Order: sequence, then C-alpha cells, then structure tokens
Amino acid sequence: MKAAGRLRRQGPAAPVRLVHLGLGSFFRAHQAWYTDRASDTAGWGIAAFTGRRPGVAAALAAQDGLYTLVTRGADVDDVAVVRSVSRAHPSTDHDAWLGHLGSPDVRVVTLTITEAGYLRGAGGGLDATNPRLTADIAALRADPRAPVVSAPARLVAGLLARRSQDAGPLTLVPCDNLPRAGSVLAAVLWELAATVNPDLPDWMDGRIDVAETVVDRITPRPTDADRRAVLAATGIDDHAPVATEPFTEWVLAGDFPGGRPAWESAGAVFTDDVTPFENRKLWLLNGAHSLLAYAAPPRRHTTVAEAVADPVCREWLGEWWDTCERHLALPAPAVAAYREALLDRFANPRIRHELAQIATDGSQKLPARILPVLRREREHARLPAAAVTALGAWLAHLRGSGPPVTDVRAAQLVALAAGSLGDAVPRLLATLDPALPDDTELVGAVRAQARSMLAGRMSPAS
Ligand SMILES: NC(=O)c1ccc[n+]([C@@H]2O[C@H](COP(=O)([O-])OP(=O)(O)OC[C@H]3O[C@@H](n4cnc5c(N)ncnc54)[C@H](O)[C@@H]3O)[C@@H](O)[C@H]2O)c1
Ligand SMILES: O=P(O)(O)OC[C@@H](O)[C@@H](O)[C@H](O)[C@H](O)CO
Repeated sequence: MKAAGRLRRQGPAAPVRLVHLGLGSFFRAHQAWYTDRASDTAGWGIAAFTGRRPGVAAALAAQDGLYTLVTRGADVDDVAVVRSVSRAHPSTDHDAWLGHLGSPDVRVVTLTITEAGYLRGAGGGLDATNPRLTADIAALRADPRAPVVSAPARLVAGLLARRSQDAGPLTLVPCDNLPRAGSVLAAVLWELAATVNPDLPDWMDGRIDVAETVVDRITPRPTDADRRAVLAATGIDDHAPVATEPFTEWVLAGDFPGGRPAWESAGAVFTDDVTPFENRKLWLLNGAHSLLAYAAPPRRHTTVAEAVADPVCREWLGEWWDTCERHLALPAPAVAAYREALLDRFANPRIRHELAQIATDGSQKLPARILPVLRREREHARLPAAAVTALGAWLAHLRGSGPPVTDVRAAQLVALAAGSLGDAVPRLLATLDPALPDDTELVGAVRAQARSMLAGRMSPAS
C-alpha cells in the first residue's frame, strides 16, 4: 500500500505582513482563504497565532503552514490547498507575537477570538472583574514584554512593542459575530491601553485603525472524518484540514492606511457602512442558528441540517425571519433571496454543523442575535413568538434541556436558572439585558415557553 503523503511547501512562504489571532477553523476557511485567493497573495503572508490551545499551530507548523480546505457542496467536495499562512505559532510564543506586531512590515491584524474573547463588561467597556485581565494588567505594568494571556492584553502588548519600534500604521480587523465588532474592539483596547500605560492611547490615535466587517461562511469544527476524506481524495494525510460550505461573504469598511491585500480580487466587498449587511447576517443567519441551537435539541435533532428537515423547526425559522425582515433596511427581493439561500445552506446534508457547538456561549450571542430584533418589536408593542421561543429554549437549556451548558458564564447562569421558574426567568433575562425583567408580558411569555419545553411538550411531534 502506498504511504500517505504530507503537505510541504515547494518554494518560500510569502513574507509576513498580516498577523492573525485565533488560529481556528473559521479563520482558515475565511480570512486565510481570501488572502490565498487575492491577486497579490505573494506579497501578504500571515503569521497566525492560536488563542489558547497549541494543537493546530503544531500541526500546521509541521506542514509549513499549508492545509487543505474542503469546500463541501450538497453533492460534491472541492479540495484545495491554502498557502497564505506563512508561520503558525502557539499562543505561548509571545516573543514571536511581539516581534511580528513590532515589525513595520506588518500592516493588518485579523482576529477570531470568539464573542467572549473581547472581555466586555455589562456597560460595553472592559470587564474589570475578570481575573485573567487583572493579572495581565499587573504583568504589563511591571514589564511590557511579560507574557500575557487574554486577547485584549496581547494586543496592547503588541502595540507597546510597535510603539517601541515606531513601526507605522496598523489596521485591526475583528472577524467575530458581534455587531460593530470594530467599535467593540476599539472600546476595550483604548480603555485597556489607558489602564496599562496612560501615554499609549495618544500614540494609538491616528496610527491604529479598527475596521468594521461582516464575515460569513458556515464552518463546523473539523472531524477525523474530514481528515480521512482528504486522505481518500488526495493521498495526503493532512493533520489540519478544514471543511466549509461553498457560500462565502466578506464585507469590510475601513481605510487601511498601512495597506492590505487586494481582498476584493477574491470577492470581498468594501463599503462605507456595514450595518445593513451586518443586521441581515447576524439576525437572519446567526439568530436562526441560536434559535435552533436551543429549541431543536428537545426535538432530538443534533445538527442544523436535521433541524431544518423538521417542519416545526422550519416554521420557527419562517416566523423569525418574517419578524427580522420588518427591521432590515434592504429591498424585499434581496432579503427573500438571502432567506431562500439560507435554507439551502442550513439543509446542506454534507455540512455537519452541531447544534451543541452553536449553543456555546449563549450569554454572549443572544444579545447580538435576538435582542436587537426583540427590542424593535417591543417598541411596536408586538411580542415576537420566535424570539420568545429562542429565549424560553435557552432558559430550558440552562435547566438541563439539550446538550450540556458550555458558556463563559456557565456556573453563574446554571445557578441563576435553578429554583422556581417564576424567579429564574427574570434573573436570567437580566443577564442578557437589565431592562428585560421589567417587561412583564415578555417575562410571562418566556416563562410559559420554558415551562412547556421542560415539560416535554415540544418533544418530537410524531
Ligand atoms: N465557524 C464559523 O462558521 C464562523 C463563522 C463566522 C464567524 N465566526 C467567528 O469566529 C470565531 C471562531 O470560530 P471558529 O469556528 O474558528 O472556532 P475554533 O474553536 O475553531 O477557533 C477559535 C479560536 O479562537 C481562540 N479563542 C477561543 N476563545 C478565546 C478567547 N477567549 N480569547 C482568545 N482567543 C480565543 C481559540 O484558541 C481558537 O484559536 C467564532 O466565535 C465567531 O465569532 C465563526
Ligand atoms: O461561530 P459562533 O460560535 O459565533 O456561532 C456559531 C454559528 O452561528 C456561526 O459560526 C455561523 O455558522 C457563522 O456565523 C456563519 O457565517
């Protein structure tokens, strides 16, 4: 039997001019893919750093940064090697991080650190109660080169290194599913910079830009089956393949004073205002995902594709999308086309997107995906059934329905969810938005929904 091959680079990697933090699956299916496909890819190599665990960095480093992207259509796979990652580093390689951020060659930093990684507090600024963050602040005050762990502190450490080298303008591009992720990042970063070193924000002004962006490509966590599929298709034993869907979108707004790859040559769209795209994506796609993540497991579904094959789940989606549509500033035919395409994307039988993965960190996701539409509806005195279903299902989830709770605030949320449902509902809604418990009609409806789910009344209809 022929031995499996390994991925190796033939020529030199592109020079590092981009840095990425959060070397996970989505970055490899999206930002790295756009950079690989850009017309000037030869001039824009990426140094990518893991957020926490070193595994992917080690696997990629052993393959010279190369990996296979499997683009999984409803019928067939397209398999291609992505070459834009020039260096893959574990998060612990702090000297490499400071070296790249301090380099005048580096002009852009992209981020996928999850919604929780921004360490926002209730008011939108930094979560000053986060022990990781307070430890990082103390470390940076003592030594700007001290190894720090949280994403905002790593960025501030990198900016201190950049200032010491007078390395020129830099644009940060946060690619997480957050409304106005650029503003969110700027708020926490400038606040943290001021806390660590009072002179730093002045230096950052005018030198550090933060772009706004909308990213879209459904990319489930890779599995051993993906690795076997790549081996069967190519004869290569890729230790870090990623499988994704054919659809992809990247909308950006930013000046990029230090330059950037010609991402538009790979299909990215540059605009002045991402808001209409952002609302369409976060509400219609991510909102629907979160609705299904909590409401579909009690009907014994484990993936998005299974859920959308169920007429009851599709009816929830239809209700949710009708509700969102009232508040989208896009022409009706465009929204209709997006909805139709979304149903096909969700139904893709060859993308195994686990509802349990999407259910992670609901405390961070629901405020971005469900609450903006809910608030707009309440302003018109309407009680949107699909939003109530999502919130009731989340509450039921925190009381044991569906997959185990995985959330940065899991311990607190599970404790708040215990006891009488009547007390638990306002307590939990307050964690999403302190104003919600005052809406007695909403509280009553969410309570009834959670009760009905916990009583099993939403278990399989047939
Ligand atoms: N997977 C998708 O379909 C998709 C699509 C659009 C946007 N996104 C965004 O990308 C993010 C990552 O998704 P993924 O599929 O790559 O996940 P992943 O688990 O494959 O990778 C996540 C990366 O983020 C790092 N990370 C996690 N928590 C962190 C923290 N608190 N601070 C710093 N780094 C942290 C991890 O170490 C890892 O490198 C999502 O949370 C989402 O905001 C994902
Ligand atoms: O990646 P998360 O954890 O923020 O959310 C899970 C999914 O809703 C999300 O990844 C979507 O698949 C993605 O946003 C599609 O572009």
